[in-house]
Amino acid sequence: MPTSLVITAPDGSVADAIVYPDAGAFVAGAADFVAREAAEAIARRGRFSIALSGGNTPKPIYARLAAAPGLDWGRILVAFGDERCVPPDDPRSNYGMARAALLDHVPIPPENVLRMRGEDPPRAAAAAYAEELARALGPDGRLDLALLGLGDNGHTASLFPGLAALEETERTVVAAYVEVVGMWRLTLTPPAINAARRVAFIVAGADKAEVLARVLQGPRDPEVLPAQAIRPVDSRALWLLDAAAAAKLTAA
Ligand SMILES: O=C1O[C@H](COP(=O)(O)O)[C@@H](O)[C@H](O)[C@H]1O
Repeated sequence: MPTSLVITAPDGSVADAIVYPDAGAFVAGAADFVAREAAEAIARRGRFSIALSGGNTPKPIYARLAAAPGLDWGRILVAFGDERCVPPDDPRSNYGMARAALLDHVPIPPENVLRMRGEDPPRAAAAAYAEELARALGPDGRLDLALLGLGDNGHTASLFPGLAALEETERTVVAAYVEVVGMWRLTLTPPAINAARRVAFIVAGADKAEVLARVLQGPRDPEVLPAQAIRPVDSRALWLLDAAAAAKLTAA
């Protein structure tokens, strides 16, 4: 059975967490969560917009989501939280991963998939994506769900420690050269993510336990731990965790 937690950081900010007992339950729980959010948004507003996270954690979740029954993919808009500046068929591409695990297996109209163009000059690609996203999201410009990961250095999306993107207040998408990974990245900015109706992190594995405890229960320093820059404007962030990742959280 999953366990629900309410986590209060030292600065008083509050987040919700659901801890699944093992990796299988985590994958099933996260996929069910996304499917439920989609069905609810479609019932309420006629469509569902999501920014997908990249990396390795989401792969099995996307594969499971691809098999979720009853989702109206014609009413789902898929965007991305970040992209590596590589062509879409490069093994490092977040779009490529999402396509292989999810998008190639569901009846989503191609025009409902907003890909960050990692193969284009980074700054131009970021500006073009900001326009495309704004057009697709319409007047309120809000995603229904921003799905995020957590790197073992505290990064989320491609908001890495020390990046100027962490201070961004206007733009929704930026390009940044990230020294630690030696490449350009495109990323949604904190204001774009925080405006989402729902923000959910998916974090699994013992190698994330220490950083997770620092992000959720340590002193606030988003320059060092960019995931702490994520403070949804009108909801509490939800953290979907497996027991291994949650192992260093301390009980309230
Ligand atoms: O580089 C990235 O890493 C983070 C974390 O990935 P994970 O596989 O450790 O969960 C991911 O959220 C981001 O989208 C990706 O580009």
